[in-house]
Amino acid sequence: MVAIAAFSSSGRDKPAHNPRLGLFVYILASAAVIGGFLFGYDTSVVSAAMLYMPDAPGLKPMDTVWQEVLVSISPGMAAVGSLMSGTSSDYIGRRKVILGASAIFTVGALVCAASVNKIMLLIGRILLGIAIGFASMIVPVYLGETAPTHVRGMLVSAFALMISFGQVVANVTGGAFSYIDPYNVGWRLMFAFAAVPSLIQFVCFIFLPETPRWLYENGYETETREVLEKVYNGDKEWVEYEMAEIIAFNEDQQKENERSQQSGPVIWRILKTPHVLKACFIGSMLQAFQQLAGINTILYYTADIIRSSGISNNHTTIWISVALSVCNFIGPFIPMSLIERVGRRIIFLFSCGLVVLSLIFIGVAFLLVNHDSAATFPGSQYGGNFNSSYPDAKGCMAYTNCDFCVTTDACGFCHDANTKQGYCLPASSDNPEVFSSTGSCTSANGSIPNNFKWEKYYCDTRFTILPIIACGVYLLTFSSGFTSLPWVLNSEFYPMWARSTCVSISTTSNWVFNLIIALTYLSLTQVIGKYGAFWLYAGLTVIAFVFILFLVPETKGYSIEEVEMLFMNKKQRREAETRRRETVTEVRSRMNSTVSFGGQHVHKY
Ligand SMILES: O[C@H]1[C@H](O)[C@@H](O)[C@H](O)[C@@H](O)[C@H]1O
Repeated sequence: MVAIAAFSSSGRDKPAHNPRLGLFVYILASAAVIGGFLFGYDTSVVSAAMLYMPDAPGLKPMDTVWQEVLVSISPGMAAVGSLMSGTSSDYIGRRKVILGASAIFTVGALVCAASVNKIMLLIGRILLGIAIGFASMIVPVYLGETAPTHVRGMLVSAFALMISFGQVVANVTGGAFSYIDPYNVGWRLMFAFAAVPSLIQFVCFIFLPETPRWLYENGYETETREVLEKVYNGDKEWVEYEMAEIIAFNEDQQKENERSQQSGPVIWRILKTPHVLKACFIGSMLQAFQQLAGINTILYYTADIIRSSGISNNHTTIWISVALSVCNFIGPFIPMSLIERVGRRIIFLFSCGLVVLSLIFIGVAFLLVNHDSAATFPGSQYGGNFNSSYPDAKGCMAYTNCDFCVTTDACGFCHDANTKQGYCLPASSDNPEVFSSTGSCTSANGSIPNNFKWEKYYCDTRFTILPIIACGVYLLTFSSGFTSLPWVLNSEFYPMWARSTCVSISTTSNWVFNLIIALTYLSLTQVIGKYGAFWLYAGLTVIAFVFILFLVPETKGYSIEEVEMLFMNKKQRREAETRRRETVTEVRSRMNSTVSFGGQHVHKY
């Protein structure tokens, strides 16, 4: 870990008092964090909608490939969207990208809601994906560049809090709309609902300003000052200080570019600037680790975990999901309220350590369920009514207990209601939740003969409820730091010229790992069991802990222009400081001789 004394770019002393926040900052932050809400809402609502869409008129038949495509196309397109948003936000500005994201989101939500067939739904999901990709990259940048230093971490944490809030609301609306003709109307309302906040964000951003840093960088000095006046609530001392910081930093960068004859695409410059490359690597790894801790496995498969504890009613499943997502929503209040007092590192390390413990707990819970679940009969006892030539019959028969059996989509457990011991059989293709396709749980005159019972998802054990409790604990610990910190740190790590490109790279890393984890979870559970999967995530999170401990600097209290220095080695820092001092002297003399800085910068915005 590195630590530097706060170094002001302009050489001015930071005002001794904190600026008083005015209504403007609250309006601006509230409108921006709607982007987080849309991100959370969209990633979660699809699970509730998916309970009904496969049987909805116009959409059925919907096989599992279609279902998987419709669910994962949004995170996939979000990865593309976040990658594209870096360059566009440099060219057209942060504000216009937010406007674009909310407009695309509104259209995407309405297209999904009005879908008359699968293709139309797919187009809607693609639009939603692109929009949340844009929003997830640009909102933290927008807040980071606009917020006063002393509340920057808190405001970007509010963005992460809103992701979790969006997920809770998605579950609640999913539950509520599932009572309104869910196959025809309910699932449409679930999508349409999101068009309202996105429209509100769009309207707000017609009136909200561009970030002061982008404005100055692009030659709008008067407008920069106007925005700072509003952000700092007319506090002259702070406005002058921030203005001087932005100017000095900007000039310093220009000088540095001239000196090193840097030109060409930003990505090329990043590759040739070791400390920025290092920051970008660390930022991207933090986003990857966030996903490798398995958060979205828990969120996407909540319904399966609940079902495997014996709850078969869709409504009850949705309401328990709501309770779990509330655990995910409570946690982010901790970083939001403490981040500016105790700093980023402590909160991050604390949450990361607790996540390791709760992942181990989830693994133990699944292991106990597995060990306590009833054994299957040996193959020789499968009996005359079992035909091993049925699809999946041999594969299912190979499982040794109920838990292994029901974890596999194609199989279910047919057991003697008294002894609990049973057969692992392939599920019927017409009615998988009710019958097996062959063996003792096939339908005979519409019901299962003898004393047998068919369970597609559930094993009766003494520990069946434990995984749900463990998931609740995990969500609380994860959301008390891991949810927010990768977003906060990435909004602070980079110098202006590299910020949007690096944030877009790290955000893409978040989405790509999100997709990898979601797509591999089921196969992973087949190979190493559910407990194995969570212990693997625990192992990866231990690596994350060590990574944070040794490589992530504390950014609390540094202005966004200063943070870059934390990634430099001693020599680079000395050079940068000398260069900045020279710039400071120039800027100071100009500040003493002129009222406005850099008169050539006055442009119409
Ligand atoms: O920070 C967020 C948050 O933790 C969400 O719950 C999760 O779905 C996202 O993938 C993550 O980036």
